[in-house]
Amino acid sequence: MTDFFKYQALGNDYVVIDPRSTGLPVTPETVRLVCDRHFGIGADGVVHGPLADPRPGVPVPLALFNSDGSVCGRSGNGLRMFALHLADRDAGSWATGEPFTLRTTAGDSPVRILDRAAGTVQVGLGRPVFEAAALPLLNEDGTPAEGSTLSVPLTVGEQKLTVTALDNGNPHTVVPVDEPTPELARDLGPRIAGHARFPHRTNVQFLRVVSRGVLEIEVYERGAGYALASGSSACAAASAARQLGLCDERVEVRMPGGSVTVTLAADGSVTLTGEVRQVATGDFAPALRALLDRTPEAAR
Ligand SMILES: N[C@H](CCC[C@H](N)C(=O)O)C(=O)O
Repeated sequence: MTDFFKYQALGNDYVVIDPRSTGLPVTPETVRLVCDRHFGIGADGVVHGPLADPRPGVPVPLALFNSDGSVCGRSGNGLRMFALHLADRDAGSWATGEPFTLRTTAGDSPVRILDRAAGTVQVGLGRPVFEAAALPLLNEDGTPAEGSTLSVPLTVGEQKLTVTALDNGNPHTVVPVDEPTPELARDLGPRIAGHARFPHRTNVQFLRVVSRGVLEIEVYERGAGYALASGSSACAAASAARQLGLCDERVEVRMPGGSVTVTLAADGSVTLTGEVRQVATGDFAPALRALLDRTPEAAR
């Protein structure tokens, strides 16, 4: 039995908890402790799955959590790491390079392992929605906003920004800037992520358009904070740039942890391709396992 399998995608790291190999109760409390970089394993999030026996041709259900214990509908990196985990654990069709489907609360996502040795994995995140109701987004007076979110005036403290907001299975706010920096992401990111106009919070990307083929972003993730990389964020920034006429249908998105390729089809659907690697597998020490088993939900 193995308690956990840790993966990373350009430094965005997740712990996979597989019910086939551990009976750990996965709750917001156990997720927070597992993700704690001092008292736990340390990660940006947890992938819990497969939640049903994987069968070829049948979508494989899983659950995704941010390190703060919140549930998220989609994670471009988390889904790709889980795809590699299935291939690492089973010699099924996942390992053959044939496309297969993962299912989360945000819907189905097609995945494909393009190069097992290089860890190159692709995921489809569908068509992003640039509508206020999808985020959801509120007006300054707290009433529900309506209509396009391609260009949204947003006041953050003394700053008046114009942002692009969208949903691609999770909410994103793209902020065009001259120079994305970690300092900017750590300072302004949380103030946008928790802004009153986003009742479900939002992931935040600070975007510089280097060319029509290259974007550069810094990311502050809802529920996980500053991130070296983020799959759905890279797709959100590329989708926003495309809608604003600033990039081509295939872009390299550069993040501090490395680069991914985002393809934007004519129908609006978005595909992410990049490297995923396993970091470690292991068991929780008895003292940690005792703590995990004693968290309030687990104790119920
Ligand atoms: N923090 C995000 C989920 C993780 C997204 C990111 N890790 C990715 O690769 O897409 C949210 O709460 O919507």
